[in-house]
Amino acid sequence: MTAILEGRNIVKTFTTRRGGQKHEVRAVGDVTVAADRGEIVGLVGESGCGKTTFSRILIGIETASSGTVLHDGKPVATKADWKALRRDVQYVFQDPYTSLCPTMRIGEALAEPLLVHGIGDKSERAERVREALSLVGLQGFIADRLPSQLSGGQRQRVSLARALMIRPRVLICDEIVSGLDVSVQAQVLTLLTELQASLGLSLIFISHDLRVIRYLCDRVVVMYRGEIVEQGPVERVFGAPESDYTRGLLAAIPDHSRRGEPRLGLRPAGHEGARLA
Ligand SMILES: Nc1ncnc2c1ncn2[C@@H]1O[C@H](COP(=O)(O)OP(=O)(O)OP(=O)(O)O)[C@@H](O)[C@H]1O
Repeated sequence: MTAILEGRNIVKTFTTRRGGQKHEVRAVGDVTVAADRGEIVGLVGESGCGKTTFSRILIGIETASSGTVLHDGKPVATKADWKALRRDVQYVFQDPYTSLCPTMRIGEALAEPLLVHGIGDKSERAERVREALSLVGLQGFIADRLPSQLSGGQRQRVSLARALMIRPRVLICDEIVSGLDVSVQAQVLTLLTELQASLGLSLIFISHDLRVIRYLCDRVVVMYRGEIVEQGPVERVFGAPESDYTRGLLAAIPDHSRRGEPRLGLRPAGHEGARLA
């Protein structure tokens, strides 16, 4: 099967300046991840391991130092290719406060992607806004509200609705539940699984929380310091992890861990030796 979206051999190096000195940060080093139609792929790893940078490269928010993004198996090279990709792949950000304009009513925020892509007239757009709100379990009157008048869970539902406005085939979700209370997290995750199944979406789901990955994903990619240390079906990776780093991450889940065991700050096999830090 041809993957809908793939980042192949992606490398990203940032150059920063500190005290007049140039520093190179290799945020992503030769990472390949692909999502098939209807597949939910989890990207997991500690903060700073390169998950966000990799996923931003997939949608062209960030440019790779080397490597290729493929859309339906074809390299994304021209402006027109990127435009087609952005019509098909939408990004949902961690913090709906920053992704929703504070002065724009929800209805306008939802209609905006349709305007940008030149879809529908005014009444069609209003209809699509009503449909999208209902799809994410929100009532129509929410369209007249400002983001500040909604709860965190409602705002994240609006962000999902906004991402779905142009009917993409792929959603990239970057830590979308990490800012929410546990009970609200569960509601948003349930909604996401329902939407994924009913719309046949592919998801690339970024999280540092293995419990969320286990609940949601078909396949998981474990990253450490910009590289993939392990990947495979969720049951296999959780049931019989191959790398010490993954074993360490699993041990750090409260249910798995023994009292007094070190939590994160682990080193994977094949890097500086497999050991608990
Ligand atoms: N614009 C930038 N300039 C310089 N360094 C950057 C930039 N963006 C990211 N980095 C660095 O690249 C590395 C990977 O960061 P990235 O945000 O992709 O990781 P992450 O796994 O998504 O972490 P988090 O979960 O905290 O967002 C980090 O060392 C980070 O400091």
